[in-house]
Amino acid sequence: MRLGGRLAAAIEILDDIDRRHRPAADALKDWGLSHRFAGSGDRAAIGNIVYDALRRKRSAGWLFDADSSRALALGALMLEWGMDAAAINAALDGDRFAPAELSQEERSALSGRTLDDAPDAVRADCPDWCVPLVEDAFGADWVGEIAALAARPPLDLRVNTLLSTREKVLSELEGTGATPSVLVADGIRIPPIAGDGRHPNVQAEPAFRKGWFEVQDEGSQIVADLAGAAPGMQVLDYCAGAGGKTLSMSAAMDNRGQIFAHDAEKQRLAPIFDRLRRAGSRNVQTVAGAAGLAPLEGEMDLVLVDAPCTGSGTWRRRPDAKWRLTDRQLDVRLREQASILEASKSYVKRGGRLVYITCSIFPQENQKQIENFLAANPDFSVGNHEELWAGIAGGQPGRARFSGTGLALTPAATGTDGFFFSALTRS
Ligand SMILES: C[S@@+](CC[C@H](N)C(=O)[O-])C[C@H]1O[C@@H](n2cnc3c(N)ncnc32)[C@H](O)[C@@H]1O
Repeated sequence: MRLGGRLAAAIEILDDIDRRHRPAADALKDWGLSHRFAGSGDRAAIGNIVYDALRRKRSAGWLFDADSSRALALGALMLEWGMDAAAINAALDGDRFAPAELSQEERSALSGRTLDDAPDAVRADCPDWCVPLVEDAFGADWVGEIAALAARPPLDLRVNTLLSTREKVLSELEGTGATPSVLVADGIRIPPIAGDGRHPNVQAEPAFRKGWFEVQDEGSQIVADLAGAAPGMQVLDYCAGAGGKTLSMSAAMDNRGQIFAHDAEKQRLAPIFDRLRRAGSRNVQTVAGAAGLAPLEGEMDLVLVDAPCTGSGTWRRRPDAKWRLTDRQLDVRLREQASILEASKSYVKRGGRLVYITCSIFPQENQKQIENFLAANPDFSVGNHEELWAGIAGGQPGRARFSGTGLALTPAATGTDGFFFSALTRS
């Protein structure tokens, strides 16, 4: 397919996402199933246009003074692919599968507008209702911080030190652009792709099948490291889900001690069994329901709460979620988080740690949850996050944003997804 056909497909998929309020990944998958002739390069390029259009939705809409799928897809080419109107029209010319070339009307809209004149929320590609929340989070830096959440993300890997080393994995991935991560000792980064490129399919690599590495955002690796799981500890991963943090901690514990992986929704744990086997993790057992948890009461050195959240820190990877999120959903998450913190605290032994993590940038889900928890639980106190940070990333470029109750990672500050981390000690 030429660019025109890819652009037409991207517009069709954006229409589908908009009309049916469905996740981008589902719409792309369905399109692929009904267009089997499209090769993997075409699918990757179409996916890039769709995701770029969703990341830069407000900027593209501003440039074209329209919010149609066509405007968003064309805007993506201009904002992220470095094409101007003339280059787009030249690429569409003579392609019978292409959408219409840019009209005179579209060209005059473009010539009269630049992003420099756009309102802050447009330049940041931020939903209006989130502006007060992100102003609260980042103060005067909010536009830059939220704009960084609209950029293409890198592909991050975590080397599984139970089975391999960073040097060995880097050598297996030679030619993919993989380099050592800056902020974590066992991380590898493949930079963001440009234009119609695509990241290598690392999960097809023999090294992946041998369990030498996992795909995990560097921010997620950092917060798992900061949790401080160490060999011999008793650890409860209270919201273990598919086990991303469980696997990190199992490697940090060198398979010694015990991790109890729990999730309120048992089926969420399903992928963990294969992942543990592949990774050679032998110190993890899953626990379900109150009966499984009861013996752990007051016994844990570390309870990790990787809480369900709005996911606003992952908007680079899931830009469609940004536009679907509502203040009602935020309220539901806030209630869940408060009740999970309350429910999980009793498993922490005296002197043990309760670690609270979200992949959200909103203070309500982060600092404010911890402030409320501390006010109601005077037997818990906040750890020294500057010291924890120095222990894993001291002296490295890219600095976390510290608050009285924890630290935050963001694309602008640390080059990672957005995360909040807070460690509390039980006296
Ligand atoms: C952010 S995800 C966990 C991601 C996982 N820790 C990882 O690193 O791959 C949050 C998880 O919390 C679970 N959850 C939601 N409510 C819960 C509750 N009341 N108690 C325990 N887990 C809960 C969800 O099912 C979901 O799997």
